[in-house]
Amino acid sequence: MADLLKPDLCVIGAGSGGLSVAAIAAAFGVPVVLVERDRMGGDCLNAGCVPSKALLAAGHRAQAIREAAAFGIDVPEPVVDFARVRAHVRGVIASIAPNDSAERFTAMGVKVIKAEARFVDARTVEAGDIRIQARRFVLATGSRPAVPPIPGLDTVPYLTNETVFDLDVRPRRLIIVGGGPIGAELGQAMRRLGAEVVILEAGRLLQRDDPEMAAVVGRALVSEGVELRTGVAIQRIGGKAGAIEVTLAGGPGEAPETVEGSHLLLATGRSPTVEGLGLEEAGIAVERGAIRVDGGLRTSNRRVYAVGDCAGGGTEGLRFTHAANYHAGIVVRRALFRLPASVDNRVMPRVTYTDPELAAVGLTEEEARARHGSVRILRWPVAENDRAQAERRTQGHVKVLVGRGGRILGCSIAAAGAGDLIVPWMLAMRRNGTVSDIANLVFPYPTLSEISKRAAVEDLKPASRSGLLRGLAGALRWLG
Ligand SMILES: Cc1cc2nc3c(=O)[nH]c(=O)nc-3n(C[C@H](O)[C@H](O)[C@H](O)COP(=O)(O)OP(=O)(O)OC[C@H]3O[C@@H](n4cnc5c(N)ncnc54)[C@H](O)[C@@H]3O)c2cc1C
Ligand SMILES: NC(=O)c1ccc[n+]([C@@H]2O[C@H](COP(=O)([O-])OP(=O)(O)OC[C@H]3O[C@@H](n4cnc5c(N)ncnc54)[C@H](O)[C@@H]3O)[C@@H](O)[C@H]2O)c1
Repeated sequence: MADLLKPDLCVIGAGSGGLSVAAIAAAFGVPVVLVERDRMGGDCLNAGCVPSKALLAAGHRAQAIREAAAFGIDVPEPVVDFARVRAHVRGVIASIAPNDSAERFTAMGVKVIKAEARFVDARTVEAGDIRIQARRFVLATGSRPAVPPIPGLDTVPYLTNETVFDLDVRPRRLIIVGGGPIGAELGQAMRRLGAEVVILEAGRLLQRDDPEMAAVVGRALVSEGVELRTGVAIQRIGGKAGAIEVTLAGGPGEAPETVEGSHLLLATGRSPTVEGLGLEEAGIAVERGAIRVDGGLRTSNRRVYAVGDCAGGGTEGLRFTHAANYHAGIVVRRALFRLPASVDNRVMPRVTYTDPELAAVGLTEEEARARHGSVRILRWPVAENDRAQAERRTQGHVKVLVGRGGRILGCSIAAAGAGDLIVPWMLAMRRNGTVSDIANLVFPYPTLSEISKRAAVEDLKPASRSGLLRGLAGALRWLG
């Protein structure tokens, strides 16, 4: 006979979203059961954000050594020991893992069950030999790599984010299919660590971003030797381990072309994890491959919510750890405190951690023009910033989209540390602020953050050319 648990809350999946829900609920003394079938911490800790940023950090270090001569420091080309790079990546995961561990959550009062969970009916989940009938359930089952139907793909070994961080030998030549955030970040990391890298992208690099801003990252990748092939059509994949061949369709009247590589990495998007969960038995609808949710993240079963990568409802394209954490707060407010809370993605930041980083919040130029008609655009180049010159990190610019009354509609920054530089713009937008809110702030000198102020001050330039104001200044000068 299976054990029966009757907690207030049962969370399925211990990744970013599930852990946040469980931690917040437990902090309020709510009885919580958390079910995880694999590793605590989910994708972000084990095969996503953390290892990718650790690998990028190793690549950035190698690149900094290569660029040292410009500072008057001569060093030979760095020697990369890939097994030790992997050990560094594992070490970073290991140092963060205790925060997400079953021990820590058990100490918080959460009952952690290691098993695969599935609904057996609308109000019961089975996890191993335990049955759970909770007042509310939260699905936080994440996503997995989407595998495109390319002929021949099933005949060759390929890497995904789930396996690429386990490599202990540097790929000689890495073919990456997909030029989204994963392709761009891992492409740059691998190139900086000494691999030849070719990115094959059907559309353009970082398609979800403003093309003008994505182009800054594209130029940086190309300047470092990444072969960036956009607008390609992959016909088939063949060859064998160590000698992969990707055949690209030629243009009109052109013969197909073969791209050769030692390794193949798929970075072609993510599919929400919805299989094997007994969703049908529980009356939980799936829409466009994700769990259908309303604005408050409730599924078609009123006892069940969905957060993070597995949730649909317009959250596609915003599959981030910080989005999953944000969802967690909404679900706790709704499910436990019955407060009205709903998802508002207007100020959800999007950051790609290449060098330069690309950060954005709000609308892109295309979206702003479609919604608001006339839009003012403010730009400021990083190269005009004193600190950037001192550090020799002058790539990129700020682009701000301004609507009526100076309202900030969107901001995008391509620069070193752009993910941090975007925060004041987020705060201003969250408060329905205007560009003057940024222009009137005193920024510390010399910091890169001043590029935001300089972009915002551009909005005041028309006033400095106004005949009336110039006349007034002249008259006051005359008065002594
Ligand atoms: C290479 C890469 C780099 C990334 N970098 C960033 C970044 O820099 N910044 C950022 O914000 N985001 C980044 N992301 C995205 C981020 O990792 C995800 O958005 C985030 O992990 C989503 O959290 P989640 O809780 O929805 O899912 P996950 O973290 O995937 O957790 C889901 C968990 O549910 C478990 N599970 C699934 N089904 C069941 C079941 N039936 N029973 C029990 N357990 C189950 C899984 O085992 C898993 O542990 C990156 C992703 C990748 C792949
Ligand atoms: N810094 C971050 O926050 C970060 C980093 C990595 C991943 N992520 C998350 O993970 C998600 C997945 O990242 P991703 O880069 O895999 O997905 P993505 O959907 O952003 O990009 C996938 C790319 O692959 C291309 N593609 C698909 N099939 C192809 C084919 N057959 N041939 C050539 N190109 C093809 C698409 O055109 C697209 O540009 C992101 O959307 C994001 O939510 C976030």
